[in-house]
Amino acid sequence: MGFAPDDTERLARARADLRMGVPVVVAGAGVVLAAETLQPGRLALLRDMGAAVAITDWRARTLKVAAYDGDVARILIPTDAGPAWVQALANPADDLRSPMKGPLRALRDGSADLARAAIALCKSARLLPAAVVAPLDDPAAFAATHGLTVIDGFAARATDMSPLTGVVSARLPMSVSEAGRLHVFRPQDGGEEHYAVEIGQPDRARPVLARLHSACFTGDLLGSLKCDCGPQLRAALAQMGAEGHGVLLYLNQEGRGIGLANKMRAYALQDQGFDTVEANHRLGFHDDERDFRIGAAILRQMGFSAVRLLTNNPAKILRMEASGISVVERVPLKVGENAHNHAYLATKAAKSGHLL
Ligand SMILES: Nc1nc2c(ncn2[C@@H]2O[C@H](COP(=O)(O)OP(=O)(O)OP(=O)(O)O)[C@@H](O)[C@H]2O)c(=O)[nH]1
Ligand SMILES: [Zn+2]
Repeated sequence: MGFAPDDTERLARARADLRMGVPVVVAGAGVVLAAETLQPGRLALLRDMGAAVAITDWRARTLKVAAYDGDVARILIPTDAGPAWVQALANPADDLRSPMKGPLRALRDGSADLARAAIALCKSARLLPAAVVAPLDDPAAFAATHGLTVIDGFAARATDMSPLTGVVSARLPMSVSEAGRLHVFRPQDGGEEHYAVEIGQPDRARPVLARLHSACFTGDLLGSLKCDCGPQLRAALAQMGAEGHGVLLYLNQEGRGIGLANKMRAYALQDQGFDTVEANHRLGFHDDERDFRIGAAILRQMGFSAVRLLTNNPAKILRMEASGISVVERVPLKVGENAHNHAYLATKAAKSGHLL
């Protein structure tokens, strides 16, 4: 291991660059700018290089433009288009107010690999999944000239889970149990850390009462009535305290993995009448962008191999089993329903397989 950053480390730099509006070069392919953080000068430079806007098939469906590449679409940028034109393609906030964005010309020829790498990077940077992409004859020379981060396209598109390192744990007396302990786990790719709240001394040889809780800033901290996360967090910890042992994983996967800013965009779309699944799709995301392999990896690293899982979400059970964690029992966690989140919970049951 020399001083030079490896592929994973360069990806972490690239995420930060895109969040700042700095271009990133994909080796052997071209240059990428995140649509959400576009700056006029940099767009003009790329537009003259035959740039296109890369969006997901979900966003293409909303814009009623063909996704000839299947999972992504590449929309040619008109010579007079500025950042507002690109951002209107990426952000559905104004779709209803200004529905006509066309005519939009989707590219059919050439490779979509640069577009796929760009969208994967934007998603991992918790940005809208849309980017300006321009092919380059000599990406390495372009990057050297402009001092830009170069990433490997395969690494950017990879769906591998970053290995996690247990960084520290310490005793944490809590109202639900004085025998609390908090563990911090750090992914090697520089992404968000995740936590495990261990209550008591659960026997690693027996199934542990467990909860995979996805971070929800609005629900967990602010008492939001728009979801059931806060009551679920408190009920899960209370049950573990009452039983004397358990482990709650607090996974930093806000917004079903799209990040808080995009979740609030989804909330704004829900105020326009779309449901929680439609809102994710209009933003260009899948219904659920979370990677539950992370939860399974943390449980394994803590020495657990079987759980009694507090959840109403069968997908979590399937992913635990697929990742080598045996779910011996599903423990229902129906709490916190109210007039504000009834439709949200009903949509998750109707469209995402949740158990009422
Ligand atoms: N994108 C999006 N995310 C939401 C919305 N409402 C809540 N969330 C997120 O959904 C996740 C809910 O987490 P969980 O309650 O652990 O997941 P779940 O899939 O509902 O499964 P169980 O609660 O285990 O039954 C959190 O990351 C919230 O931030 C929404 O309207 N849109
Ligand atoms: Zn929530």
